[in-house]
Amino acid sequence: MADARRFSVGYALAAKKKRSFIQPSLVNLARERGIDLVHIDTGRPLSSQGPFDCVLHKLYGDDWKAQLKDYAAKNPSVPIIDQLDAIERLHNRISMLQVVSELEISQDKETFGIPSQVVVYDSKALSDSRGVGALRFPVIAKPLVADGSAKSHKMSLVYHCGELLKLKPPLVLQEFVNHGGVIFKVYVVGDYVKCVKRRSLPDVSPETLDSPKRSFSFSQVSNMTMQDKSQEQYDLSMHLEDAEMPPLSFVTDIARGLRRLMKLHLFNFDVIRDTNVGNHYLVIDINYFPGYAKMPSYETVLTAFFWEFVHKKKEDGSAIECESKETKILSNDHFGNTEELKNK
Ligand SMILES: O=P(O)(O)O[C@@H]1[C@@H](OP(=O)(O)O)[C@H](OP(=O)(O)O)[C@H](O)[C@H](OP(=O)(O)O)[C@H]1OP(=O)(O)O
Ligand SMILES: Nc1ncnc2c1ncn2[C@@H]1O[C@H](COP(=O)(O)OP(=O)(O)O)[C@@H](O)[C@H]1O
Ligand SMILES: [Mg+2]
Ligand SMILES: [Mg+2]
Repeated sequence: MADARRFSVGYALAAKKKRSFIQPSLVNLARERGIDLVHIDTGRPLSSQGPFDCVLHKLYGDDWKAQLKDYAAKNPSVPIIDQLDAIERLHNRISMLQVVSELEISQDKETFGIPSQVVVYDSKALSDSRGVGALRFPVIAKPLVADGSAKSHKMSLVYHCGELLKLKPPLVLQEFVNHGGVIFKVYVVGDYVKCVKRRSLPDVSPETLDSPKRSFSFSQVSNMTMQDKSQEQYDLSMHLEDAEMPPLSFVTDIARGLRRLMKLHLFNFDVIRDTNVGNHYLVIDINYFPGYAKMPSYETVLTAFFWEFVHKKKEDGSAIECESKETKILSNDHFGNTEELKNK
């Protein structure tokens, strides 16, 4: 029988995020299932808004943090998706990947890890070969801070150590791993896990390393929109369509492990497959509350997640911990089909 009680999910998102995520298709589906998605006005005190059954947020900055802390103290029974300190681990590209090394998952046919990397805090260290000596070139230089700014996505692929002097710390130098130009993005929404393919940087050959071109900069390559024709050509030359997906059970184990250790419900991670090894995968990036609208059936998945969240709260009357007591209500397969399952 339909549940007559309505639930309110307050969301605090940047204007760009609101435009991409709060689509009419999501709002309408959630509404049909008794969930109202309500905009939080960050210009007014959060505590004066609501009432909410849960709060969803992705905002950077101290003002928002203070507002949320005040709200949480005054409304301990309202769950916040997700906790600030858990999200903050992902704002630093070193602490972000440390958690991958802490995963305890039996590695059988497929293995995983992170690329070799060093953190560089000042320019002096860039001229000191002891600091970067252990790394093999090419390397990718990534800003240490991942705070959602355009700057935090600006990377350089560096072929020769002399080029490092041009870079501005603090940054992470990470070994570039040839991976056939295809990246796997694994989206996590609570218990739900979905892996999709995206284009990435092409492999670097030994000849390229000897070329006069010594480095180049790029930004958000997997989201890059090229002219339609060149995009198609690029995808064809990279065999994006043919690229074999990693086993779903393998990425799901990593996703579940990360979720438990990070205490986060909403994130994705980028994985590449080392072409030299074949069955070795590297996690290179973890993002809080990524672009879910690009995920197949995102409306169904997110609505089911909100539904479960607010109903769990209703049952025991308290804020929810990360671990779900119920079985998952959604399952997915390799081809993007979402299937609703009954709670066992
Ligand atoms: O904008 P979108 O849809 O491309 O989503 C971005 C994500 O793309 P993805 O879903 O992984 O393809 C993107 O992922 P990548 O870092 O590009 O792997 C980030 O999560 C980005 O957030 P922020 O700039 O780091 O705060 C996300 O940006 P916001 O939507 O949160 O601004
Ligand atoms: N170690 C690596 N080896 C090969 N390619 C990489 C590596 N790290 C990043 N990349 C490429 O650079 C892109 C951006 O790096 P990423 O760490 O995901 O930063 P962002 O947070 O901006 O997405 C990736 O999507 C991938 O194409
Ligand atoms: Mg990424
Ligand atoms: Mg990222």
